[in-house]
Amino acid sequence: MPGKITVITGPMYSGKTTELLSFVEIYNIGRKKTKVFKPAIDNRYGEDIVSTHTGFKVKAFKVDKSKEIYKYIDETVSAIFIDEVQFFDIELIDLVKDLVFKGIDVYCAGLDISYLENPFEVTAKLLAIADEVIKKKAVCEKCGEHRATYSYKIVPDGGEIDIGGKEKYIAICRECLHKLKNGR
Ligand SMILES: Nc1ncnc2c1ncn2[C@@H]1O[C@H](COP(=O)(O)OP(=O)(O)O)[C@@H](O)[C@H]1O
Ligand SMILES: Cc1cn([C@H]2C[C@H](O)[C@@H](COP(=O)(O)O)O2)c(=O)[nH]c1=O
Ligand SMILES: [Zn+2]
Repeated sequence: MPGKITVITGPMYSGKTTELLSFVEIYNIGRKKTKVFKPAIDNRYGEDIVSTHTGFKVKAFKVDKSKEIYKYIDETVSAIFIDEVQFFDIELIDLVKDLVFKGIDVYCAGLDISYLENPFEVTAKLLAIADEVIKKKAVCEKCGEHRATYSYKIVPDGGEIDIGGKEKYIAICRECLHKLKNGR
């Protein structure tokens, strides 16, 4: 039987990694074999760890290229979990399709858009083929409402790909973003 593709998306701090790791726990409780992956570019929390902003951590395999994921997969693996998919190369799409066809459930978490409001291509393509999409919201750091769908950069531009956390980005709602952009 084929597996399923679940994509968890939204702005920074919306709980994407928390939700991803809660699915890992569900499989682990069921004694199903899981593997967690992250892109090598994300060096925030150490080499072989995926961590939430609250500090909950699990062991993960750090990969430079999507295809490296194959090295860690065998017929005993029930599900794989990939964090920060926006940083992967486009070949991740074919890999995900292939693994699902082989009966593995694939869970992906990642940003939908950059702070420049450009969609991240890999996330967009995964969303298009997903069986289930979970769109998360964060608390807007301007108005305090739980409706933030954007990540806003609060430091001078370090490029569209720029690893960081609260020192660089806040979560913001559409209305507050509009006000900020219009100097209000
Ligand atoms: N603006 C915010 N809105 C919601 N949660 C926030 C915010 N800032 C910090 N947090 C914390 O971040 C946690 C979510 O972290 P995480 O799952 O790593 O999010 P993501 O992977 O989407 O960046 C929340 O449980 C909360 O404790
Ligand atoms: C908006 C935005 C974010 N990034 C970086 C910053 C962080 O390292 C990750 C997102 O992490 P999270 O788990 O979703 O909090 O992405 C970036 O490089 N470019 C951006 O536009
Ligand atoms: Zn707001």
